[in-house]
Amino acid sequence: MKWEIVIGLEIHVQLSTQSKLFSGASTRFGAAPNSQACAVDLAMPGTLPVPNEEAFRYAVMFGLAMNADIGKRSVFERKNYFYPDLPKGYQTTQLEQPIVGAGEVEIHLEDGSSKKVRLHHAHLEEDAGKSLHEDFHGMSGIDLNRAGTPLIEIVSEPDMRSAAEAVAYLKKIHSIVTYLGISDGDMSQGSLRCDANVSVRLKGEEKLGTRTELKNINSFRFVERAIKVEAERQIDILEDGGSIVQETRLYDADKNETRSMRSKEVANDYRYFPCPDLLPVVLTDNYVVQLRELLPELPDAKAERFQSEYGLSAYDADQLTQERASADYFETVCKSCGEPKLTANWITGELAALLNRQEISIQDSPVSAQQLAGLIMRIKDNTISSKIAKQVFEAMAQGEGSADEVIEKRGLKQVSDTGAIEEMVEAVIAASSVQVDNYCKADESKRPKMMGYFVGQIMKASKGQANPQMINKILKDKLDALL
Ligand SMILES: Nc1ncnc2c1ncn2[C@@H]1O[C@H](COP(=O)(O)OP(=O)(O)OP(=O)(O)O)[C@@H](O)[C@H]1O
Ligand SMILES: [Mg+2]
Ligand SMILES: [Mg+2]
Repeated sequence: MKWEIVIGLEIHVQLSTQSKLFSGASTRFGAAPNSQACAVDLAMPGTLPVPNEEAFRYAVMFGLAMNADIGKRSVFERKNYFYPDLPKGYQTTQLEQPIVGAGEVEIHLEDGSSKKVRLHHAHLEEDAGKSLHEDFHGMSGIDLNRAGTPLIEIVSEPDMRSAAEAVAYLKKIHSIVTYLGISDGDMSQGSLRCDANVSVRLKGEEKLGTRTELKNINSFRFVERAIKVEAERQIDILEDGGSIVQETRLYDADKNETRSMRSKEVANDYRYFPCPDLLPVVLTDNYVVQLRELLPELPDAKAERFQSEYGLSAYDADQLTQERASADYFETVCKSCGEPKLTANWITGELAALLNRQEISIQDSPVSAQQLAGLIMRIKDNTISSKIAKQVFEAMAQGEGSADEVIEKRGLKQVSDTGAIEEMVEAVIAASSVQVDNYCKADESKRPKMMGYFVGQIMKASKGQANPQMINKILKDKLDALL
């Protein structure tokens, strides 16, 4: 392909503070419409904004996690526009002096490679309300509960070169904000949403192409698809000799296409000016130093520790640390069963498949960390084979109790009793005279392979529960005695 795709993301993250950025109204999700908007959020005359300290703390924590410059003096501006869900007529945001400056973050791609994505800046701002287009007597409804909710807008440099890189970056930001506990990161509730800026240029070209901006995409899968179709659209236009119009577009997931919303030139006149109601916010060095000390272990550091402490592969370590909850789950299982590799395999294999099928997250897993540890211990001490373990796992997922309870109730214990296995071996030998004949006549070098038939029959007879090492040994002795 001679075209190169260039992507920069603006990500809006809703901070999980109790109250709003400039008022005491609650930010709780799902309350009755307009029950959580106070006079400040409605911009009633005579009201004044009071900054919420927690929101600043969260924004600084994010900046530190991104190795970014912290804006020791940040200033709020008014971004003026008219829209029914914006009763103030302006959004309070930061433009010239944001709280978080330039930084960078490493992203990990599926093929095992990594790359750095630069952060342009991140700023604090308030969210707007929501227009509801269900039928309210032929009119739209407005819910102002969200008005004034604190957001950080995280603006990347145009450093990504494929839809997959954009998704990896978005996942990394998701993982960082949830590790820090500054947002619940719930994309279905709009706590994390993204605008994707997309342009294309001929490979080797230095100058960036004209970008379009795909607004408010709220899932990893849609980000990937939206960028792909938009890049294809732009390439088609350019190959036909046309040119790209800089505009805001909407991604329609049902039709898998992007549509023009508004052109940027006319819309982009916000008449920013410093908010006269808010003083610049000045942070002391000490405040920033203290916050840095309180940062939790972040995904990259955790992934490195998982490799050195548990001997996991880079791939497994990366998979297990993307979400803090799965990293915690892994460590709980590991501490109680002492088998890091088996634990990693079970979590990224059977458990991940189960959660995927049921479309739930690991916090809601029907198999608890204690249950999985119990299962792994029974594999380790040879009570059950790995094959039977999958049955036990499914039963635990159905709510049948601990591994020991399932093994007991369903009689799944591996048979390691010499007498019992000898009986099964003898029965199979007696019923397989042709195969025994062939075995005895065959060249010695061919015999080990020929044992497979007998092992299969014995396993079948034992419903998969006979200890495979013991079968092999007893079978070989008995067959060789017939030579
Ligand atoms: N030619 C380009 N191709 C792809 N991405 C680009 C290009 N030029 C800029 N970008 C990206 O577009 C984003 C611009 O975001 P920014 O918030 O600075 O401005 P905006 O979109 O004009 O304003 P607003 O916040 O009002 O949407 C950045 O992430 C930047 O990396
Ligand atoms: Mg922006
Ligand atoms: Mg933008």
